[in-house]
Amino acid sequence: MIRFENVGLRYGMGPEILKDLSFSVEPQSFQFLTGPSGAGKTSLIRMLFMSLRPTRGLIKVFDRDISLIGKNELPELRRKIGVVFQDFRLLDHLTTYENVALPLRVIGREESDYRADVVELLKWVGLGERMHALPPVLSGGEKQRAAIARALITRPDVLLADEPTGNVDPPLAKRLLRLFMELNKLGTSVVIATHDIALLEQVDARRMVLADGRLEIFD
Ligand SMILES: Nc1ncnc2c1ncn2[C@@H]1O[C@H](COP(=O)(O)OP(=O)(O)OP(=O)(O)O)[C@@H](O)[C@H]1O
Repeated sequence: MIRFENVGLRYGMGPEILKDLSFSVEPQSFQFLTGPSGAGKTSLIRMLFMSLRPTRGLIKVFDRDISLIGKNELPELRRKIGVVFQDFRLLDHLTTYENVALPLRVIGREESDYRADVVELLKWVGLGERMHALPPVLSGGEKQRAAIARALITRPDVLLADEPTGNVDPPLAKRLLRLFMELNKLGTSVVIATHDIALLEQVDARRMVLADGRLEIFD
């Protein structure tokens, strides 16, 4: 589904922060990406989402070599990937409901068709009462849950989440993890970058550990 071969990354003239990464994200798989702060988790998530190009090596996403993909083709490919960024990236002029519904609107679905699904997901993540609020008045944890709901609503082929439980308390983190696992059961490959040990201990999933620029995988 996604394949990295000998991928290296450096920013500008700096040192290589990721070295010789070779791994695959298989269909329907579930994995945690972990490692100390600054190890390169966010950079790796950005490469998986094709928003950052490697400085060397090969990345294939849905069997396409990303170095050969034109900018005009990227949105279409990215539609199959749900992503939760650390800074949420919600649109401030749209309500929580509208933010979550946006990916469905973009693909031309009718509101009458998806409204109930969006409301149900918002309730599941505990935002039932906040669906008409604009992002600037949401708390950090609420924004995070809105970003998660937006990433899940299309049931993407791959879900990438960067510290998705960083702003919520342990019971809510557990609930969100359940949501990721449900999505995984429905067929989505899930990659969760986290250094939340409690979260890691709750699932016996594959672990991808970054340290000193290298990736070690524990299946
Ligand atoms: N745009 C950038 N320009 C230059 N250096 C960068 C840039 N983004 C990240 N870095 C550097 O690359 C390294 C990896 O950063 P990254 O954010 O990927 O790590 P991380 O594992 O996600 O960290 P954290 O857990 O603290 O979020 C760090 O040394 C960081 O300073």
